[in-house]
Amino acid sequence: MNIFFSGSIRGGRDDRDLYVDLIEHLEDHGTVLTEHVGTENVEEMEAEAGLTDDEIHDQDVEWLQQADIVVAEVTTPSLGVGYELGRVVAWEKPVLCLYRPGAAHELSAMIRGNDAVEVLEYRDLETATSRIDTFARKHS
Ligand SMILES: O=c1[nH]c(=O)n([C@H]2C[C@H](O)[C@@H](COP(=O)(O)O)O2)cc1CO
Repeated sequence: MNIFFSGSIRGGRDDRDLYVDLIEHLEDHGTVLTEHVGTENVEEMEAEAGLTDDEIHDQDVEWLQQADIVVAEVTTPSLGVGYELGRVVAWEKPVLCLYRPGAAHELSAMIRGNDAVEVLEYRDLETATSRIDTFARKHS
């Protein structure tokens, strides 16, 4: 199963360590196409590889098209994550969004109010990984 993990990059990297834990867990269920979302200095690495914003966008959309499921950590708001979610919802792919209540930003109504998106509000990693297991099994 191909899994697209979505998390903030230019929106802010405060949750990067958590992304690493979630990606590691998702790897038990299939191939994570976007491991780089957890990589420290991801933007420097992309720049060193000579990737332009156009190439980053096109590669990302290609991975989204290949994905069987999408899991997004949405606590740190990100334009890119919102864009990715809008596109996959239009393609009717299964989407799980993970949000930690009490964060600096309230979750957008465009996510919480979207019937095509499963939203888990969670406080600890165990709760998130357990829901990922249920979600991945349901769509495998
Ligand atoms: O360098 C990048 N590489 C990349 O893969 N992305 C994708 C993956 C993430 O799920 C999402 C993050 O968007 P943003 O950078 O607007 O926070 O966009 C985004 C960027 C930078 O915008």
